[in-house]
Amino acid sequence: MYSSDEDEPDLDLLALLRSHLTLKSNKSPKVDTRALRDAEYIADNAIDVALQREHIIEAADSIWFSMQEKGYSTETWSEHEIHPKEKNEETLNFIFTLDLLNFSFWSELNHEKRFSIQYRGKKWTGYWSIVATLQRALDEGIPITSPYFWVDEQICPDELLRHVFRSDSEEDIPLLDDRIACLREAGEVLCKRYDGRFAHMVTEANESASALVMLLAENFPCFDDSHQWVPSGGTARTVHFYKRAQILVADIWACFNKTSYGTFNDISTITMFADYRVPVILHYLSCLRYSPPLTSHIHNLIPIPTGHSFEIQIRGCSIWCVEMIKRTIERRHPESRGRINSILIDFYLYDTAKEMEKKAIEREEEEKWRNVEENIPMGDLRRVFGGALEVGKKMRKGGNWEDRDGVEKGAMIPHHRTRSIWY
Ligand SMILES: Nc1nc2c(c(CN[C@H]3C=C[C@H](O)[C@@H]3O)cn2[C@@H]2O[C@H](COP(=O)(O)O)[C@@H](O)[C@H]2O)c(=O)[nH]1
Repeated sequence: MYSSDEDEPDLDLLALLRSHLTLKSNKSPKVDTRALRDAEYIADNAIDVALQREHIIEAADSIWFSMQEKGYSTETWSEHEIHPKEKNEETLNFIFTLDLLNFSFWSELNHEKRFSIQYRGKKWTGYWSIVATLQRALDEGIPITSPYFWVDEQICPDELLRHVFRSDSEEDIPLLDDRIACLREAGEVLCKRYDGRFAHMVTEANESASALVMLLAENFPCFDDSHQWVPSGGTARTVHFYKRAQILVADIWACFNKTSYGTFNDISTITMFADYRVPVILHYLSCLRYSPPLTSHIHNLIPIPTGHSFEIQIRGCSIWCVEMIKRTIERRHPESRGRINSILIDFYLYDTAKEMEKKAIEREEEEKWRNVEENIPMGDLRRVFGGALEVGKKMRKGGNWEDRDGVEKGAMIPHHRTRSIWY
């Protein structure tokens, strides 16, 4: 702080230090969603799910190379056929509504019979059925993305909502009453506290992805994806996954391509979205291994009640696994830094799972996919995951946990069956 003259302070240096310190103290405190910390805790204490370091390394390389090859980026989001193409406040409302309802599409029925929507000449199932439902309603002039509409039971009675969610197949949408309750609850909050405009909440978050996740969890009970978990031999602790809140922020970030409502200065704090689809891929890649009791539970398609320790371990370990994949990519491929995060890895894995499912259905192997998600054509998987697959194969032959799983070579474990509004 002193220049060459011992008594004379270096005023330039002092000014620089002061401005640096002032800037620092003016920064708004960082918000921590706790999702990542809780995931690490779960991974450290889980007894039914384990991460496999060597396979994570293989998967990291494959995923990174494959993403590069495909030019996978935030722009991929809008390229999906029925995702919105415009970028305005109405689009933001669309995404809010979408992620309010983005849960539990799985069915025990086959592709023909399960809940589906016919839209623009195609049949949409799973996540895409909810996108199609909203698009279809808007085309019909129903303001399904408006909070003022959701709260007005005169103009928006349950009957009308049942019409909005009507099925084009044998099965109705799962958890319809819960979906209606989510719309009504969110409408109340937005109309009372935010002038009916979700955009105001986004502004309040001040370009912080974590702050927006916490605003969602604190304002809307139906976004507060927190659970009690008692690790084996330990004491109860509340763990947070915030799957729908985080995927909502991620969808905004990707749809608006990091600009406008999609500008966030801490997007890397968002974790993987702990659902029932991505863990299947992580398990297939041998990045995750399941204990014999959990494997047999899943193979026998036995439902897992929401909040059960099996479910918490699958979700927490999936989040930590994707975090490990991300860190491995950053370490092994320094050029990826600032270009990769858990959102992009998650989206990539989800999209890949859907691509594989589509091919399996096209090959009329859907029955197999649905029941045990087995026999996905090896060519497809090899192209997508390259090296990781070879290692997975060796593992399965090698005879440790995979053998105890009873998972046959090239087979996929089914998704776990938990019915809830959380994912
Ligand atoms: N982890 C993760 N889970 C995701 C998604 C998405 C859709 N995201 C779109 C947006 C950008 C991406 O590029 C995707 O195009 C839905 N889900 C969850 O999956 C389940 C439904 O599965 P299925 O029945 O097979 O469609 C259900 O829990 C649903 O909430 C994702 O991205 N990541």
